[in-house]
Amino acid sequence: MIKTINLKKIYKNEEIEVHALKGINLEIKNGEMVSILGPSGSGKSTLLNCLSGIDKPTEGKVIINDIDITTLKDDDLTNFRAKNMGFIFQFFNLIPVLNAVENVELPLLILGYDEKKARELAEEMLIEVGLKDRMKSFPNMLSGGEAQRVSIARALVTKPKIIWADEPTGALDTKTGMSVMNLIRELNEKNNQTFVIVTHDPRITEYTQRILRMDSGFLTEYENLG
Ligand SMILES: Nc1ncnc2c1ncn2[C@@H]1O[C@H](COP(=O)(O)OP(=O)(O)OP(=O)(O)O)[C@@H](O)[C@H]1O
Repeated sequence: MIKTINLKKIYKNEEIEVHALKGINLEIKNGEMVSILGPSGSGKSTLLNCLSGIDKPTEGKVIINDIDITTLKDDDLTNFRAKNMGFIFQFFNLIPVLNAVENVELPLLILGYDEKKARELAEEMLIEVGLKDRMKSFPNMLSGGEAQRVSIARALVTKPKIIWADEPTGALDTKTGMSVMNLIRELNEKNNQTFVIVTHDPRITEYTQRILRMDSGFLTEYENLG
């Protein structure tokens, strides 16, 4: 379970204060696939960054499976994230000098898996996302849809409980974007992992079980858990 209590984020610089999150209370069940929808500047990325521990909220709690991650020390938080979370980004964030299988095995090597096991799991994961024939391709040789599949494989290879995705189809054409969303939904149904997807595109929400709608730092639409 992911839960926030009165989550607030204020960005301050010399001249202005931006109240990006104005007291967010939400719950997301394990295994759920939800979208966070809202216009540009409404606070979606800020919310995702606070939920995933990339950024610290100014006030409030983020509780993930009974742990308030806002109280963890940096090292413990890094560890917690590596073990429990995967990330999918709009522009894939693949490492250009590594080929597909090397990109996917990297998180496993960081977690201390031996090289043979890491390679085996990375290959299995690339097969699962339909890229059996692209194992040795470098990112600049891949289409946008293929690159996003590699980044999905990289996010999922450690079997994290939660996968955060920030505009995962934002850099893809409509057809490729929909096929990436179909893949994400398939993986969600198969592995019972939680997916939280930030988007400004209402079509993406059709793939998710629940919509959390943001506007001006508030959660304006929030269907309660059944
Ligand atoms: N590092 C920062 N410093 C100051 N203000 C920021 C910072 N990051 C975001 N903001 C402001 O906080 C508000 C929320 O931004 P955020 O990026 O969370 O919105 P968003 O809904 O994800 O937008 P988009 O869809 O355009 O990515 C905006 O007004 C933005 O200008």
